[in-house]
Amino acid sequence: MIGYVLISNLYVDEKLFEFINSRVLPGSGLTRDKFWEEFSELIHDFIPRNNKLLKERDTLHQRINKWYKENEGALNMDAYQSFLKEINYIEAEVTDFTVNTQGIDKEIAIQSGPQLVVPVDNARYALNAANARWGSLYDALYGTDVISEDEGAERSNRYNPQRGKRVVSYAKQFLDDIFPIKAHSHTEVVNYSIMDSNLVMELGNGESTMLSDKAKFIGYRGGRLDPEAILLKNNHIHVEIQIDKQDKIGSEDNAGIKDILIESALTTILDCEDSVAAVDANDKILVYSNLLGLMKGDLSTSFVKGSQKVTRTLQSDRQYVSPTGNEFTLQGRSLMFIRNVGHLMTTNAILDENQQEIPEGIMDGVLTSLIAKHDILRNSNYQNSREASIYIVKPKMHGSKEVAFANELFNRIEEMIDLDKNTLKIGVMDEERRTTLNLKNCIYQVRERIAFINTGFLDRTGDEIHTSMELGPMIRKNEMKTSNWLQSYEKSNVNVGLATGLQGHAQIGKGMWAMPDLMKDMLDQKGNQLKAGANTAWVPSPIAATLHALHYHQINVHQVQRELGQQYDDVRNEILDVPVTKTINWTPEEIQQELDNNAQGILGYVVRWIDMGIGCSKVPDINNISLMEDRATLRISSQHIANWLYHDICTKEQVMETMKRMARVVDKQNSGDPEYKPMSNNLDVSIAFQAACDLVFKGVDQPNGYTEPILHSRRLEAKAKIKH
Ligand SMILES: CC(=O)SCCNC(=O)CCNC(=O)[C@H](O)C(C)(C)COP(=O)(O)OP(=O)(O)OC[C@H]1O[C@@H](n2cnc3c(N)ncnc32)[C@H](O)[C@@H]1OP(=O)(O)O
Ligand SMILES: O=CC(=O)O
Ligand SMILES: [Mg+2]
Repeated sequence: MIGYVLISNLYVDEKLFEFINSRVLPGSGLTRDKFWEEFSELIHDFIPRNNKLLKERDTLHQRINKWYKENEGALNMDAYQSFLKEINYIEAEVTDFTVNTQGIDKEIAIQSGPQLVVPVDNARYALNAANARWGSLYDALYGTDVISEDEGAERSNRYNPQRGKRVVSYAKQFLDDIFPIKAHSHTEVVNYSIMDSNLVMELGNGESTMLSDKAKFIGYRGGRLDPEAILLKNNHIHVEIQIDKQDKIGSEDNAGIKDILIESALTTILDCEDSVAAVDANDKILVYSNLLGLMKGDLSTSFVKGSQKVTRTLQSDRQYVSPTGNEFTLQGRSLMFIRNVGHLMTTNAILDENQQEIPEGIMDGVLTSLIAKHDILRNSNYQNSREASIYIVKPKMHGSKEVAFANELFNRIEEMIDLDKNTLKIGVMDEERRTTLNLKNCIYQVRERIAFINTGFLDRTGDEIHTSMELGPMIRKNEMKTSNWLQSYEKSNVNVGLATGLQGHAQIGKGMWAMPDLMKDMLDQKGNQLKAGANTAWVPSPIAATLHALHYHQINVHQVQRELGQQYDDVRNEILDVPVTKTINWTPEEIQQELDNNAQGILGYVVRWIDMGIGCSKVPDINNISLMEDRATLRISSQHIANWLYHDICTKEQVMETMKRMARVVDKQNSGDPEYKPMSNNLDVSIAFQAACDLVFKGVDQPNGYTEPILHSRRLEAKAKIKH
């Protein structure tokens, strides 16, 4: 096989082989021969089981399709549930238990805060994400729509003092709300200093005062009489007031405050899955080498921003002195998790002895664990897990057998690469219907290593549509967000998480804010995820992390979880309330609008995936609101059109006309990008356009409605075309 090395019954891409031998294995405590031999054994042992689980997904889907066909009309819930139990789609529930994960970092066990997700194939973004533990509140407010632009407060290229004033007033109101001064305001403070272990604030009227809750002052940097930083703590998370009377902003402020730093992304998910486009060994090497750089602490990237060359590396920890004079540090970086791919896809980076691709999830499991072992061995100047744990998020698992499979894979990886048992922690995405319905059983399978559950409501919506494709036409995409099944799924996830004792052991997480430019709306709405019991929730950018962190100061999640823990509602019937429309009464305009919106999103995302290899993009919808699109949102849009086509809500011709018209719209949106290749004047040869059409017209037949089989094969085709 040209381009492959034959070793221990495996054909390994020669560049991947070289990368692992020369960059990953040295310093890992493993020898080359033993590694390849045992990796091969592991792969061969796990492939048949992986395949069997995938087959079971298909069998269940066929049986559900058949049942829907035989039971037309309104769903009889009792009959439906009995059937789902009979085929073991709804599993017999395990008896009550609580999880016992040990060696969990405090960002998970004690603190609550935002979780940032980042495509790890982009080193500039990945480093930025790792460093997003601390973010400037002034920058986050100034640069976003949280501060309105009326009355001369517009965002412009030059600093707008009017806008700056609003930023400062917003930020000081936050200080007053969370760190109040009795009967006074931080706006009145002209000097902060430390006296007798207390933070003393001198006011403009000459009086001196202290925080209402003195214990919230926990440290400083600089002199006691002229500190450069004041460290405050609330709900286990931190805020740093930065003082510099010479600074451009500080010199304008009564107390010399130049910024307020917010402890922001407590955790970050380095994503190897739905936000990256990794289809071959070269792509996987980029993913793995960025991960390695983050785990060994030597990742660095240079780029030009504005007119300046910037070199980005990992941030150091932050130094402080306690009120009583003891030095201490706080973690300067986000605690990093790694999201592996799921059980579905195979990779051509490694082939078995029959030259068949091996499951990508198995390769990810072994190689990302091996890479993260460098952190456990402290081969980095920057420690990630102080508890010597490796956090792996496992997406798109269906039901408890698939979770048990992941658990056994993790056991075997630990043995193989010499890690203590349960070093590998698992984050279980609750994003497939079979996992939602059997979440307790799923958690049971990983009760010694679970570090999070998370409602990936985007994938979950795609699965909802695909699973019940036969039943009828789905409600409109935007209505899904408020539908019964989705609300109940969110509720049930928290119920089960609390009942199985995740508090103090694992996060109960909620999903992504997918409108990266609408930060005011995020501030207004995303606190509701905490009120619903989550102690972390996903954000798309560092700025969103800083703003979302404010919610964790306003809402005491521990208390919310304690209160919710007393209640347990059985919402299974509601979860099974499939979102098919009760009556078809959409106007032709509404149908066209739905198609336009979905088609625009699909094409806007897919064209960058296929032609440029970009796995996560900001794409405008038909109302010109930029949306974060990744493979999960693509799964929804493509399954939605496929469902409407299947049920004759629209015709094939209408969808094709829509796709062609939207291709022109997307081309226009990208016309400023010199790298962009227009689709509309080349529809017959545009691989991106073909991929988008396949996703829709072949959507009914895609396994669980997933987009990766078509995306991968079309991207490989596009890459081959570029090469020749
Ligand atoms: C359903 C699911 O699975 S959700 C999980 C998958 N989704 C994700 O991971 C979303 C991650 N987010 C992103 O990829 C990006 O934010 C996008 C694609 C949505 C928008 O990207 P852009 O259009 O480039 O954003 P924008 O121009 O507003 O901001 C760019 C700046 O923000 C930073 N940034 C944006 N997103 C991130 C991020 N997730 N992590 C770190 N930095 C980020 C960039 O580094 C850049 O700053 P720099 O110039 O200092 O390097
Ligand atoms: O992975 C997240 C999702 O919503 O899907
Ligand atoms: Mg997902």
